[in-house]
Amino acid sequence: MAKPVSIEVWNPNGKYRVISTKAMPGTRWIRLLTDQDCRVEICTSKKTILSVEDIQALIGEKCDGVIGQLTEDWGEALFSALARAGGKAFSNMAVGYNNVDVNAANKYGVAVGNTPGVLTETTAELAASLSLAASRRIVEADEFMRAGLYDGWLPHLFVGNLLKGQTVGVIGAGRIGSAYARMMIEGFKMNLIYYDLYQATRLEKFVTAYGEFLKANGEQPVTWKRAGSMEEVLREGDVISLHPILDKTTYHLINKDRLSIMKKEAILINCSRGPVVDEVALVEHLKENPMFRVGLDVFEDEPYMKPGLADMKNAIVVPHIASASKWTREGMATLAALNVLGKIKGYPFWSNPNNVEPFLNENSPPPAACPSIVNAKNLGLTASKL
Ligand SMILES: NC(=O)c1ccc[n+]([C@@H]2O[C@H](COP(=O)([O-])OP(=O)(O)OC[C@H]3O[C@@H](n4cnc5c(N)ncnc54)[C@H](O)[C@@H]3O)[C@@H](O)[C@H]2O)c1
Ligand SMILES: O=C(O)[C@H](O)CO
Repeated sequence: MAKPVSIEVWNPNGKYRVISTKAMPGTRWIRLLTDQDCRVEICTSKKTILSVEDIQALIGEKCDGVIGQLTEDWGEALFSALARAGGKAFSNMAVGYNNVDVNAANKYGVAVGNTPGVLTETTAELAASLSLAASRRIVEADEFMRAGLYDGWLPHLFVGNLLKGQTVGVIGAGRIGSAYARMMIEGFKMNLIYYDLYQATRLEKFVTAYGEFLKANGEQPVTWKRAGSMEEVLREGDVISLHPILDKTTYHLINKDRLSIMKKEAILINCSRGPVVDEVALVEHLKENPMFRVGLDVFEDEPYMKPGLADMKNAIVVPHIASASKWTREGMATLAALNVLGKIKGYPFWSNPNNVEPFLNENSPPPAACPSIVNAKNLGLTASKL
């Protein structure tokens, strides 16, 4: 058994014991819990990634719910420990929940929450930033400047790609993929090709309407195409951004063969999950194709990078910060806390996790519902009528 983990306690006499495995931004989430008779314990350990044993120690003998992080391994061991301690709810402070074994949670009757919606625009903005940084070689140019190498304007200095009129490819056109597509289309007048298991009707309508607007104003209209296969996107896209969930259908979705059909000067962006890309194959491809560029927010073996990646000038790498805006991170903390609180209080689950705004309004009390419970149906929970 691991040593007891250090904690900070809010509302020590609260009836329900809720644990957060990390300090989270803002204070609203703490207030929402303490106002509803929760004792909140926040882990203050300096370890970035807590082990299963650390979290078992935090759960202890009695625990009503846990707010956890995407770096933690929520499987059989933790859900059985939480259920034994009387726990009813766990929420990831993330929209992605590939670190959670939902079947194990179902087995122990524990509700699993996530935080959709509040991070859509923030994450799409980072994908757009990486797209721009890669196309205009901003990181390389910044390093060059700081190294004192700039000795005057030159016609060939850091020549990159113009986005206007090129094709943006999106794989996984859900909330974030669609928001990213809109930014690139409206901002840079790119044409769209996308691949998803489902039709992105709202996105298609947006591009059609924007194309008509441009035409009416004497400009070249933008176009869209729903690809019949992922390969079609990879062949045609100039900038391709990955936004699917991580599951067995998307593991190593970008591999050696698929990289080989992409344009030699294409840009690949990944703000989804690291294992969606075979990073070893990517490093080889970057070495062999110096004009091919990538912007990566996520990595296959986080927090590590595969050997060679850090040396590649044609790669921009940032440490999983796509959702890192203040408003989003505070909102994620709020949604995660309300998922746990709602289940403890026996509230229904919110029937539209694509619209979580009512939970984020600081000036009014949140709806009496759990904002997003991914296994609500498996557990037979009731949907909110609000
Ligand atoms: N880097 C970050 O900080 C960050 C931030 C937020 C989300 N994410 C990741 O982004 C993912 C997407 O988030 P979202 O809110 O847009 O989710 P979403 O559910 O709205 O979108 C995911 C889309 O992927 C599609 N999809 C699933 N399997 C597919 C497949 N095999 N091929 C093609 N498309 C497929 C789905 O149909 C859906 O449209 C999350 O699951 C998370 O892993 C990362
Ligand atoms: O899935 C998520 O929410 C991200 O990776 C963290 O913001």
